[in-house]
Amino acid sequence: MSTEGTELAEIINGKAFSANLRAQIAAEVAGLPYQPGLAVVLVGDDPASKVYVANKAKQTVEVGMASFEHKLPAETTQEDLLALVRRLNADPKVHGILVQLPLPKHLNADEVIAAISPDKDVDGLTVVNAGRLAAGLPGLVPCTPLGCILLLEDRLPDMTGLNAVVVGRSNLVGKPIAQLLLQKNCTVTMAHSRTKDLPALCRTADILVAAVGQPEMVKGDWIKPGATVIDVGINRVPGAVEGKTKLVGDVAYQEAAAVAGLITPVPGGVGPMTIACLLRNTLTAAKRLEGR
Ligand SMILES: NC(=O)C1=CN([C@@H]2O[C@H](COP(=O)(O)OP(=O)(O)OC[C@H]3O[C@@H](n4cnc5c(N)ncnc54)[C@H](OP(=O)(O)O)[C@@H]3O)[C@@H](O)[C@H]2O)C=CC1
Ligand SMILES: Nc1nc(=O)c2c([nH]1)NC[C@@H]1CN(c3ccc(C(=O)N[C@@H](CCC(=O)O)C(=O)O)cc3)C=[N+]21
Repeated sequence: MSTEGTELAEIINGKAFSANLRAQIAAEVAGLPYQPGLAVVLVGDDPASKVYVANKAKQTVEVGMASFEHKLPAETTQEDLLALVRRLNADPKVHGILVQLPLPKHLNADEVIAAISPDKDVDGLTVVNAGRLAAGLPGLVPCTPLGCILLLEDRLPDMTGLNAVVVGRSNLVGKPIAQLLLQKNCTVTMAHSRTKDLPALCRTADILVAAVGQPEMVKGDWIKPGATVIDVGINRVPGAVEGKTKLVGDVAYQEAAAVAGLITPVPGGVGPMTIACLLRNTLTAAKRLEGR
């Protein structure tokens, strides 16, 4: 039980929102004269990655798309991985390519990402798609940031002039979220591990996005009363029962929910949106590739 008082915040239900989004995608896929295909590449046997890849494959098939899973051994060489990416680039049945990160240490992820055709880059990680996003041009936007902005748009249809603080500056999450919030006319501040007085900065945020990978780092007294809190973190920590783990975000949820106006839970918040947006990006890529 929480000792932090009553939960005041309204919960943003990413699970329900993503189910709705997937239903819309399935309806659109059913009307296409071709079947969109998503290829997911997993190198090594990290148990957490395996679960994500299995979930992705299941949901891909559920919306009527083709799922191609490529599981490679941990000792795969850079050359073999690059050769697979090039094969997928050339395969007309494949409209989206996702290489699960992180890769084993002996592999060069930057070089692998650079080999993905920007037209099939459903993670939005290539320099071309990152550049399009920064320039405000149409392209493929990283799935987690896209999921966050869809949840925000639904609750805050006009974000003009709101102060947004994004904690975390990775290419996959923090940077693209900041770009999208800027497009929504927020005043955006990006924070990271070198930021001075992070709690005080966070207290200025009308919209606070936590994408740091530190379990429950953002405390209740870092949050402006009534603010909207988006918790991107997925951290596995020891659970109440010995030997079992549980999932927590980057925000101390109970404390934060007593202060915030709107908040995403973990699990059931941003996570399910990521997969739904991966399918949405695959549909977007397929329509562009087939429309030529
Ligand atoms: N829900 C979902 O679908 C997804 C969730 N995630 C989760 O989101 C989180 C972030 O992922 P990702 O961006 O890939 O992680 P990275 O490790 O790539 O980046 C973490 C960022 O957080 C910053 N940071 C780390 N510690 C602190 C600190 N103590 N104070 C302030 N800033 C800090 C780092 O700063 P610096 O740059 O200075 O080092 C860095 O910019 C993780 O928990 C990950 O599991 C990721 C992808 C999808
Ligand atoms: N190239 C690449 N792109 C990614 O987008 C990418 C990646 N690599 N590597 C790993 C991270 C992590 N990630 C998640 C996806 C879904 C959930 C998700 O569905 N979460 C559920 C619960 C999951 C559970 O219970 O384990 C939830 O939050 O409710 C979480 C995390 C994508 N990532």
